[in-house]
Amino acid sequence: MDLPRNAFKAALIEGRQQLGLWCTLSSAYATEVVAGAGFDWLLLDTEHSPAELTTVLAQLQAVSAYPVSPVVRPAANDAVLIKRLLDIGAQSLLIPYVQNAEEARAAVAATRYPPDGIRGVSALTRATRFGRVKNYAREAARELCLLVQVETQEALDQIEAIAAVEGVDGIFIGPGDLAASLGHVGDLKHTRVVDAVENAVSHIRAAGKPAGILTGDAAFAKRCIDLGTTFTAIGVDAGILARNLEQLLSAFR
Ligand SMILES: O=C(O)C(=O)C[C@H](O)[C@@H](O)CO
Repeated sequence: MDLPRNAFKAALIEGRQQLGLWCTLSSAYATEVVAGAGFDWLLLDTEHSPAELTTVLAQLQAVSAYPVSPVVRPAANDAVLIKRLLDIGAQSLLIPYVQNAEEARAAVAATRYPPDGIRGVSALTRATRFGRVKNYAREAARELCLLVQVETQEALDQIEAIAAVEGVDGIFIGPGDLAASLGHVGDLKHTRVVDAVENAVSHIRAAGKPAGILTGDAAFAKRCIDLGTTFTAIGVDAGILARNLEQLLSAFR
């Protein structure tokens, strides 16, 4: 069989807006519920969620029946975590806390087989469909999408250098950690935070890479899209569930 095509990567290359949902509920069943909602991509988070490798495997299997692209966030920029996620079939990864070009290069190397990188080889993984994908080792990189996350002032200062790293397919701004780095933890609406996010989107676009963001504020999401974000996550499953449950109950109490 042929290497599965990465529709999310193709959309980013073509500049087609991808609306996403952050998934932290860490359940294949919950992920299947949201997979049919019509989003373009789902972020399966393992950095700030209890999801383990087997959870992500079940989530990937659950979404495979739906026209939505999974993007998996490892808990850290770690070659072993990245290898294991690639082996279970993740083709798009969002690497948290990338501070400079060197760390971006390390992330890229973790996704490539030698001589281009350091990914360990196994021919019998879900990624290779258990040995059925023709020429997997030689072709895998073509359909991998590597997104790196900038979330500190130091990283913002390095956007051009990070964007220039070959193999980086997009740059995501983490507004929560960025706010903390700027001294405004929890205050995502602070003007310094909003300005920093907006400037970062413009810099990423000027550097020729797709830009991404997560915000549950619909007006700000639209503003980011206007500024040029191509992969825009507009909510978090746990937050949507919690707030809607509270709203439902408040109509009766
Ligand atoms: O810094 C951020 O913002 C992010 O990285 C996204 C958060 O981690 C996400 O978990 C918000 O719920």
